[in-house]
Amino acid sequence: MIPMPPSLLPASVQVYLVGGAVRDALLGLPPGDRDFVVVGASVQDMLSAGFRQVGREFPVFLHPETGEEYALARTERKRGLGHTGFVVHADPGVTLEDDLRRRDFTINAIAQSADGQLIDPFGGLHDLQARRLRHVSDAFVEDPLRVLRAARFMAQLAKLGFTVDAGTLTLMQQMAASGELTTLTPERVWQELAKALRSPAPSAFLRTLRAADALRTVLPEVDALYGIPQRPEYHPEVDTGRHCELVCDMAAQLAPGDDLIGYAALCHDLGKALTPAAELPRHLMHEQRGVAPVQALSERLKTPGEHRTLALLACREHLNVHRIAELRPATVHDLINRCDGFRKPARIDQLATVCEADARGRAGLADSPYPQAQWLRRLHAAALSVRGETIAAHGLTGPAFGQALRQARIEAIAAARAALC
Ligand SMILES: Nc1ccn([C@@H]2O[C@H](COP(=O)(O)OP(=O)(O)OP(=O)(O)O)[C@@H](O)[C@H]2O)c(=O)n1
Ligand SMILES: [Mg+2]
Repeated sequence: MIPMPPSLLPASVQVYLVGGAVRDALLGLPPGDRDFVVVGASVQDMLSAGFRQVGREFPVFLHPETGEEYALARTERKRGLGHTGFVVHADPGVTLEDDLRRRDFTINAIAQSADGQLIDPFGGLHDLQARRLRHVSDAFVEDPLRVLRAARFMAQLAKLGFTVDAGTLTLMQQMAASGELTTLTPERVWQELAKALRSPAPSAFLRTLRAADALRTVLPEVDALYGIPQRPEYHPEVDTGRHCELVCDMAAQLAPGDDLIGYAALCHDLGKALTPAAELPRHLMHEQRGVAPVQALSERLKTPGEHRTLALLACREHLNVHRIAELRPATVHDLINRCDGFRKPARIDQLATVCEADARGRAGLADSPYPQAQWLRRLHAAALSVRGETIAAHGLTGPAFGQALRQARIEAIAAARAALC
């Protein structure tokens, strides 16, 4: 049983833990946010007990001490298009079962009472055991965000053996075909994508959306990679979409929970979808061709600036990193500089990780060594160790100072490179 906080509410009111906290505890996963449902209380009861109302459309409150979310049991009816077009009904007569019925998946519709009993009217425990993501009722289709949530839960749970129930997938396909996914705001799409990228199997997010025929609406630039061949000598998986999946999963393995690395991994090869058919399966210039789709995707989703920047760098520079052993010290210096790696040292470490995910995100090559990552980090460290003060001490200023600093850094890279060979 998950311990419950003491109730501040009258004895006639019941408080239940619901949703992700119950699901994750039953799966043995680390606890996240806790969400509570309150049955038999009015808005006034909540305010009198010191809760603070936060929901504009929904009767949601924050606990005065813990800050955790408490929502009055409610029903919802679809009113208009999109994710927010609902009429909400909450009064002390709404039952726990009514509230659980409006929820997305059976594994999210299990409640725990204050004394530790599980209330499971829709077979969520059975579906947890069967490792099945299944909708609670046909009202599932009323919220298009649920297509993305299904895909995101698969990213989080696929490694535990979860699959999407066939009937649920059919509903997801209908929702995608209805065009309603286009009503989702960029913020919601990004939120679910970022959660998927922080999960153990981001590839399951892409595969689930593709199975629902939703990927071409949600991430058209990524969808376009499927069916594009690569040279089998370099890419035994051949299909570029498959490569993208493998790279995202490898990024999740190398940098668990890091959506910055994950997003750059997702974007690094978007240019391959734009290779002229006559040139396939070669992809000359895909680093340059990738810039436009990476920019378009990042702007549409309104990703954080840091995500866009790293994704663009990974897109442009990944081939340079792969062949770092062949680059002259001055070229390595300029690569680091293009990444702003002297002012933002973390960039280089991140780029090295994305490039390693790219190399090892190929069929059968997951365990192959990638010494280039260590090279890049070592050469960067050597260049960083050059002290500007020593150069300034020689009386140099302005462009002469810049020239001397660049030269000293190139020499440091050359020395470190010689030590690595
Ligand atoms: N579009 C949505 C959003 C939420 N819920 C319900 O509200 C609960 C809480 O939502 P949220 O915190 O977004 O998801 P969790 O399942 O708790 O997952 P997470 O671990 O990401 O918090 C869900 O479990 C689900 O019962 C839903 O049915 N439909
Ligand atoms: Mg939650």
